[in-house]
Amino acid sequence: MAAILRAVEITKDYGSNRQKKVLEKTNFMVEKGTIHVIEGKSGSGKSTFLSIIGGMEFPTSGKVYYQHESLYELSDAKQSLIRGEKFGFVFQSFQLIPELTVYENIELPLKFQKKKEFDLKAKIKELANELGIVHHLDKRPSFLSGGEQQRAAIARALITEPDILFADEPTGNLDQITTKSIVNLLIKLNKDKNLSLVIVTHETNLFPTPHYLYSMKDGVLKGIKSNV
Ligand SMILES: Nc1ncnc2c1ncn2[C@@H]1O[C@H](COP(=O)(O)OP(=O)(O)OP(=O)(O)O)[C@@H](O)[C@H]1O
Repeated sequence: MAAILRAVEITKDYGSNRQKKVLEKTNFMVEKGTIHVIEGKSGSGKSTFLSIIGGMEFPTSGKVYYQHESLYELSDAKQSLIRGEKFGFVFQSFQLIPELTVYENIELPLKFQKKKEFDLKAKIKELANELGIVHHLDKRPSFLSGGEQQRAAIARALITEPDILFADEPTGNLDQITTKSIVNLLIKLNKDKNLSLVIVTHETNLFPTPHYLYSMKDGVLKGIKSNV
């Protein structure tokens, strides 16, 4: 299977003298339709790594390739296009815009696209229906439960039909039962849409059988299991 995303020898240092070493020569690869779970303790470098492979933060050295193109060597416009259309992002804190309705939140990424959707309303309704939030489209996010808000955030991330969904502690603010339903939803989306998932979490065994399981320890990523 061909890789759609590849990270080669990624290092990240912070500080004026680069004294804080966060990532050390990290390699990683995502093929279409695979689930990757990165576990690790707080401060081990998981979010930093996700930001780098998601095109949001420059590495100190190393390269990230999306479909054979070196992401950080592309023009800013091309990088934004890939981030906005080919990648989707989900965070622990949902990051929905409180003043907008759920419908408007989901619609938002499309407003930055040049390509106009033929039947936007139907598309948003269909996705919301698939994600179990169709009856909440006219509400503001604060009227929804945590799990429903995360579903809305997932819908917003998927409306551009990305290749890869990056999720940083997607269940970190949810109780056990809701966590399970979000995990099951992500697994279903992977199966139904052949969506690639890269999930970072401090929880162990969050996903029963990801295709690839890794552990991040002191900025070093170690593959611990492969189920492909
Ligand atoms: N902008 C920054 N400047 C300096 N140090 C930073 C910066 N961003 C992150 N760090 C440091 O890098 C290390 C890794 O942080 P990171 O957020 O990637 O870890 P994490 O594994 O995602 O942790 P958590 O699970 O708590 O989110 C931490 O020690 C953090 O303090």
